[in-house]
Amino acid sequence: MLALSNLTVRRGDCPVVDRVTLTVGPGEFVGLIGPNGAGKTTLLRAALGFLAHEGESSLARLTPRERARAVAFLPQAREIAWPVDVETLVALGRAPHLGRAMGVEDRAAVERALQRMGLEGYRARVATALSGGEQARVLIARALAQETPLLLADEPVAGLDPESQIRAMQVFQDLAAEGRAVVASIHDLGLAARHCTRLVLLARGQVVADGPPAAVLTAENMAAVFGVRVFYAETPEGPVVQPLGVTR
Ligand SMILES: Nc1ncnc2c1ncn2[C@@H]1O[C@H](COP(=O)(O)OP(=O)(O)OP(=O)(O)O)[C@@H](O)[C@H]1O
Repeated sequence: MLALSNLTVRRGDCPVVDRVTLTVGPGEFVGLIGPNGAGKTTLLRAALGFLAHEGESSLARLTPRERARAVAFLPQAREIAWPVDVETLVALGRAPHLGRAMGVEDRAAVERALQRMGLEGYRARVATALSGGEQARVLIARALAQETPLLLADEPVAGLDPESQIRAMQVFQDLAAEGRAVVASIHDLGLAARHCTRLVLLARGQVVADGPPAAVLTAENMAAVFGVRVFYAETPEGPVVQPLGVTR
């Protein structure tokens, strides 16, 4: 669903994404983790073909319409420009599939997205009059309504309350379980460990670890890349990860 080969993005002389090679297949929920400035946003945008790059991305080769049917993108900035109602905003996710007007299947996709995000009661609300976290959930719903095989999301759960964070992570897990794929940048290591099938750890634009959460969230990686000491325990409810202190 996504194949990156030696993807490199330079800012001036400096590579901020540096020879990233990565393949993501059906059933994977990949958490892209790494410190501020590691290159997560740049990697996602270059993978989509939005930024000049060296190397290859399978998505960058597609025409805009093909790409909009292959991948939904949830950017970090959550800007809602127009005071439209929630249902109308979520329906914009159907744009890549539309003929002349919304059909039965488009309306069903909008309903599924509203339901997945628990937004049925919000459909008539003016999107710009919602709280920041509510707007974030609406924008996730718009991306879900696109019903693409792949979802790329840049910090989708930042700013959400704990229940909404867990619910959103469960939605992404469900998409993966249904045979789609999700790649999401995420700063909350606990959520990433518990919900992602795989973590990719980025440092200075390079992939320094890639694998199951337990194999990536090692004490050595956490100290070397994030500069933190981390408590890690396997519990009956999954891994628990808590940064405890700084190491440098
Ligand atoms: N338009 C730009 N011009 C120059 N440098 C940029 C530009 N955009 C990003 N950078 C630099 O590229 C590096 C990677 O930035 P990026 O936004 O991809 O990091 P990130 O991992 O998403 O960080 P964060 O966790 O803070 O969102 C940073 O050093 C940043 O300063």
